[in-house]
Formats: sequence, C-alpha cells, structure tokens
Amino acid sequence: MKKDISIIGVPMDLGQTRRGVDMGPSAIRYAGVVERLENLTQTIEDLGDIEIGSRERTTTGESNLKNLKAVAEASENLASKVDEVLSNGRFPLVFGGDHSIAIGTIAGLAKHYSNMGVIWYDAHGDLNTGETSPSGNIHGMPLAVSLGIGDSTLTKIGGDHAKIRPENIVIIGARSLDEGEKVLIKEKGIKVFTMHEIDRMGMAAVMEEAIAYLRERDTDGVHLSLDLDGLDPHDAPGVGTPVLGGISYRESHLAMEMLEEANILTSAEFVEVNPILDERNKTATVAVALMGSLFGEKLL
Ligand SMILES: NC(=[NH2+])NCCC[C@H](N)C(=O)O
Ligand SMILES: [Mn+2]
Ligand SMILES: [Mn+2]
Repeated sequence: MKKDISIIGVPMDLGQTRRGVDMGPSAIRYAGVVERLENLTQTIEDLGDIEIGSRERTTTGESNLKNLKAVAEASENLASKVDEVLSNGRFPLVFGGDHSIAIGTIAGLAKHYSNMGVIWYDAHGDLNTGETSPSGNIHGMPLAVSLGIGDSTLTKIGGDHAKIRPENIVIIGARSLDEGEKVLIKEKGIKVFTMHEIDRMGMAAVMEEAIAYLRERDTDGVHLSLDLDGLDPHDAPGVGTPVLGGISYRESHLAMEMLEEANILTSAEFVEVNPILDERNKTATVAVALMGSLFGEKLL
C-alpha cells in the first residue's frame, strides 16, 4: 500500500551538547531522500523545517535539564505540525535533529492515536528524567517524557497526560542503559530486545516477535523512532553518542523490510544524524537507504 508522505525537518541540536546535529535534515535531503521515495509513494511533499525559536544554550538555575525552554518551544511547534499532517490524512516522516524531537512528534501523534505503539530503534533507552540523567541532555529523556514521566514543562506538551503506554513500547538494539532507566524498564514492564537478543535470535525473529507483540496490543497506530546510533558506528559514524557493538546495516534493512511487509507503521522519524561527525554523508545516506526499504524498495 503506497503512502502519502509529508516530510518535516527539525533542525534542533539543543537536546545534547555536540553541535552539528541541527544540520541532519539538510544532510538527509542532500542524500536524495525525495528522489529515492518518489516512486515508492503515492505522493510525497517536503514541508521544509519547523521553526526553532531560540538557539541560545542556557543552563538556568531552576533545572538541570539543558536548554529546557528552547526544547519545549520547538517540541510544541513540531507537535502542531505533526497533528496537521495527520489531519490531512498523510504519513508524517520526521527528520532530526537530536532525539529530544521525539517529544514533539509523539505529542502530535497522540492527538490522533489513543493506543499507539512505538518502536524505539536505539542503542539507548532514552528513559531518563532530570533526576536519573547523567548528562542533563534532554535527548536521553524523550521516551520517559512520552510516558508522562519527568519535568512537567516537557510532559505537558500537547496536553498534560501520558502520550503512550509502557506496554505498547518495543525498544530494539539497546546496549547502553543508565541505572535509572533499567529500574524504569523493569517497573513499567517495557519490552526490550537488547543486542544480546538480536545476536541470539537473529533480527528476523526479533522483528517477528516485535510486530506480533504490538498486534496483540490492538494498537491504533505504530510509530517508528529510529536513532541512527542504534546501528553500529562502523555503518553509521555520524552520531553524537556512538556505542560499539550495534545493529548492522544488513540487519537494519531486514528490520525495515519486515515493517513494510507487516504494514503497521503510521509514522516514522530518523534522528541523530550529525554531518560534522560523519564521513562523507555516510550516515544520512544510510538513513535514506533504510527509508527505501521502509517504503517498499525491492531489488527485483
Ligand atoms: N538519543 C540519544 N542519543 N540518547 C543518548 C543518551 C545518553 C545517556 N543515556 C544520557 O541520558 O545522557
Ligand atoms: Mn541513541
Ligand atoms: Mn535516542
């Protein structure tokens, strides 16, 4: 089933401290995303980038969350844009920016889905709060925020309620979790396929289980939040927080192909592409190739 896709760029780097990830949307566009997806989709439009209010970096005394105000503002803008795209019956395809943008994406999606599933493809859990975060970087918090856990400036974006349920989340590729994140995963019963499971079961079985798991939950929509650092840094070097021993390029293609075959996705985002840390736009090119598979590209 061919989709009507609307691209939204989010040139945001305030959720972490390494500069350059704000150029991610441009890098993905230069890697030829529209050309690649044109023949795979019903229609595709590029809505350009959303407004990022203040780019000033602040560490206000009241909170240890870095650039809290600016991240919250950008998230509000993104949430309304995603909401608008869905209201037009189209598939939101969001380009980051650091992973804090998922707060806005999911807040916008939650206006349309009350039992949404989320696939979090990532080396990290992004389940920190101001209290558990080792860094104060908001890109390590978006999944917790979407569960309604954390600073109220962030959890109230798009309405003061949890946007997703813990049992509707599947994390794939985890290999770096902070202590507080481990506690939250156990407490909330979040489904996680760590690198151990991927090694042991193989990606095909992992994706089969992940898809079956979300189907059993009767989700009314499924969002893919793909952090490029979920992949091994050899395949995706242009990321701010690389972790060795990640998912391979091939395994990732298979994962995307299986999601396409299952036809369960209603939105997607690709985040953490940092062109300054990249090698000849390799990571953006990998992201675009994965999108090819995600929207049905076949060799024969
Ligand atoms: N989206 C990401 N790359 N997140 C990395 C988070 C790293 C670490 N767990 C932190 O909270 O600071
Ligand atoms: Mn990550
Ligand atoms: Mn992440």
